[in-house]
Amino acid sequence: MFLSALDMLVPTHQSSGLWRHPDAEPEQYRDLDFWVSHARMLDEAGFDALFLADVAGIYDVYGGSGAAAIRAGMQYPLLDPMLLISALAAATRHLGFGVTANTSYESPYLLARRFATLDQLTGGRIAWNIVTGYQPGALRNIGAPELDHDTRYDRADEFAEVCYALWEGSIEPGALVSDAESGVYMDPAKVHPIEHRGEWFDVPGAAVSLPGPQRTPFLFQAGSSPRGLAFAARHAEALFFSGTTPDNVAPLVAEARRLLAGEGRADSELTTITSVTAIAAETDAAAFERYESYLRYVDREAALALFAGWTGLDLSTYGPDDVLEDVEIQGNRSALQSFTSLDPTRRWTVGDLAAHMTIGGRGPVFVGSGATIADELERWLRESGVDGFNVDYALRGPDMRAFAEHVVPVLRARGLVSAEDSIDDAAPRTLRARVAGSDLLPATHPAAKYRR
Ligand SMILES: Cc1cc2nc3c(=O)[nH]c(=O)nc-3n(C[C@H](O)[C@H](O)[C@H](O)COP(=O)(O)O)c2cc1C
Repeated sequence: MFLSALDMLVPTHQSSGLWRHPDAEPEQYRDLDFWVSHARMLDEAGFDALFLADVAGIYDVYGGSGAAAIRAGMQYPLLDPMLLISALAAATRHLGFGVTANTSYESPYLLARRFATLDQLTGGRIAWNIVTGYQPGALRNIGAPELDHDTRYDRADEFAEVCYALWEGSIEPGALVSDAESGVYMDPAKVHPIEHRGEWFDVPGAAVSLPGPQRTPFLFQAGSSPRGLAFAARHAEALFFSGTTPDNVAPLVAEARRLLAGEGRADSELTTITSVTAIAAETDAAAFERYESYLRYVDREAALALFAGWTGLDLSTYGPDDVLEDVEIQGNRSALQSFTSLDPTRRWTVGDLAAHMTIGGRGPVFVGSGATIADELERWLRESGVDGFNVDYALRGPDMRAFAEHVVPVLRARGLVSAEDSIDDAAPRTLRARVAGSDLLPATHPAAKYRR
């Protein structure tokens, strides 16, 4: 099964108020030594990837200002994850790195260059988490157009095509000659302008950076609105969900697989993953004791500020007994549907939402020994149909180390995490080879048509 660690370069990721816990180290998000040792720990434990989320704005919807989020360190302040990767790649051998980059804020030409550089420097262990953004404030700061939800995905489709042309078709694999005798380093006949003219982008020239071993980085995506799933079915190789129960996620998995087939892509070309938060310890009792200690520090207002920022709904104007409705929003539709249309058996109030969100955000929280948590993970695999998990934490260092120490060995003993991944001297592979068995995208992926 696929195992990634979900994180963000922030004092508080999804467990609000926990930075005040005595075992929290709220400054570690800006400490390079911490990240290096953390990445080594994940690598040695056998995680497939570290998934770094990113946004470009403050969560400023709650109460019409960013005050609640800023006060609580709720995904603020936030450092740029892309700048962390080279250091982590140098310290690890097998771990992949999923980095979020937003098609509404970036230039496809420059972003393609940065990912080509990272694919080179990581030996093909980089993934791009493609997002379209849900924060109008971020768009305004960048001077990017404020488009509606589905149009952002239309623009993202073209953004991705430009990147594919640059990675797959602009510099032919045989272009690097490096022949001292003839004096030819690169063969100019094998470097091609992409001559892209589109609705959103005009990119006439050739790529400036040599693509890495994967050419197109491994592709993550995590939007599960109908338009988000259509985008994923076309582009994604790993699709990330978040839902409160397996029943909540199962229809999304089934719909993604149906759309994938409609795109002419094989089932094996997509790995589906859902978010979980795990609080593990030697015994169930010890884990529950830690969980109880976490509950003393949670901050419901900060959790609501996060959800308000995701969806655009100002939850400060709601009472705790108000029921969440499936209204049309321009923000993060997956987040709202988890607590409305995907959970028809339950009517979530704002108070319920706040209680659920304070630890781990949208997904479930598993508390217990390695065996207890492994049982829950196995149940989710069976009932939701996902292929793996994105593991989140309440306290970054302690919970992720506890997962590696208590849960991974049980998963390995049950044959769910491959033993080979933990062997330090196994030959390094690209992330795509590790997950899908090949360095390059298959011929059925839309990027393949640019290949020469
Ligand atoms: C595990 C996970 C990680 C995500 N990370 C980010 C992120 O880093 N930045 C971002 O803007 N959106 C992130 N999202 C949100 C989605 O990618 C997507 O933008 C959101 O679900 C809205 O899309 P939708 O309306 O199509 O569902 C994440 C979602 C999930 C489930």
